[in-house]
Amino acid sequence: MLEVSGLSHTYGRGAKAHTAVQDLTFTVEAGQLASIVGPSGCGKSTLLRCIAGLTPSTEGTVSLHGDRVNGVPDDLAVVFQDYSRSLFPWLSVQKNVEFPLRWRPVSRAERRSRAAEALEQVGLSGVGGKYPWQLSGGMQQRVSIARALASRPALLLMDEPFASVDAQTRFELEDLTRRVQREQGSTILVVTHDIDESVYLSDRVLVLSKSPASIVADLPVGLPAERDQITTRESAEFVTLRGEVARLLHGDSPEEAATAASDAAEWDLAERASDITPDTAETRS
Ligand SMILES: Nc1ncnc2c1ncn2[C@@H]1O[C@H](COP(=O)(O)OP(=O)(O)OP(=O)(O)O)[C@@H](O)[C@H]1O
Repeated sequence: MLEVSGLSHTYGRGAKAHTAVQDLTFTVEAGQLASIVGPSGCGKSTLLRCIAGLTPSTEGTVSLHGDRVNGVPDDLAVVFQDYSRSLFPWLSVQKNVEFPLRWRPVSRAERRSRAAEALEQVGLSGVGGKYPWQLSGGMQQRVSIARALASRPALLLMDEPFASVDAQTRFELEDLTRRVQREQGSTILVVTHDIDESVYLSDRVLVLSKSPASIVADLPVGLPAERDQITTRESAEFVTLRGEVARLLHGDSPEEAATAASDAAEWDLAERASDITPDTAETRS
């Protein structure tokens, strides 16, 4: 679905040149939910902007189902972190969701029904007549997601989509994203700086280095498709992967990170098991 090949982007020229991403190569298969995690300022947003065709690459190519990306592709949508700047306050929620469809060969009736369907998918049926500023932050971000879904994109890019909402809403939106991805078979690429989120959300985590961003590791997430904010985050697989990503971001080599994370997870499980002895069980009761 998506092929990024030898991608580099340098801002400015000469003495002021700053390379934000360097020689990135990876692919994302159709129907996959991949996340990109990396240290602050490493070049995550630059990478996403290059994939979206918003920023031209200095070197390398981006292709979406085989076609080279030179501008924003029609079948691509982006959800940004800052919902308050991406929704139009003077348009109703329904009109905001319909907005991008105005440039598509879609009738007015079809625009309306697609927007209503997308709002229903994100749990916002019935709020189409309200204005964004009449909704909570979490609801506004749901509207942004509905707007992206209404255009039925082949690839959905999300740039720190849940960074501006509270922890509880963040969990709800993570589960919403996973549900939508499974229901629609969407291909989604999420940029986040949150290690736990990258593991919980994804089928696969791409870990980036410090600036200029290069790929340090490409980790498959072997968690079951059905995930739960409490039990999944307590599972050995989750704890191991979270530790591995944290160590990679800290600068450990992939081999060191994998070994140390699996040792730590085993130790953690043994600790938890030893905590539940007949004595402690009796004390607790
Ligand atoms: N328009 C620009 N002009 C010049 N430099 C830029 C521009 N946009 C970003 N940069 C620089 O490129 C580097 C990567 O920025 P980018 O926003 O892609 O990183 P990021 O990983 O998304 O950061 P964060 O995690 O803090 O959101 C930073 O050093 C930043 O200052």
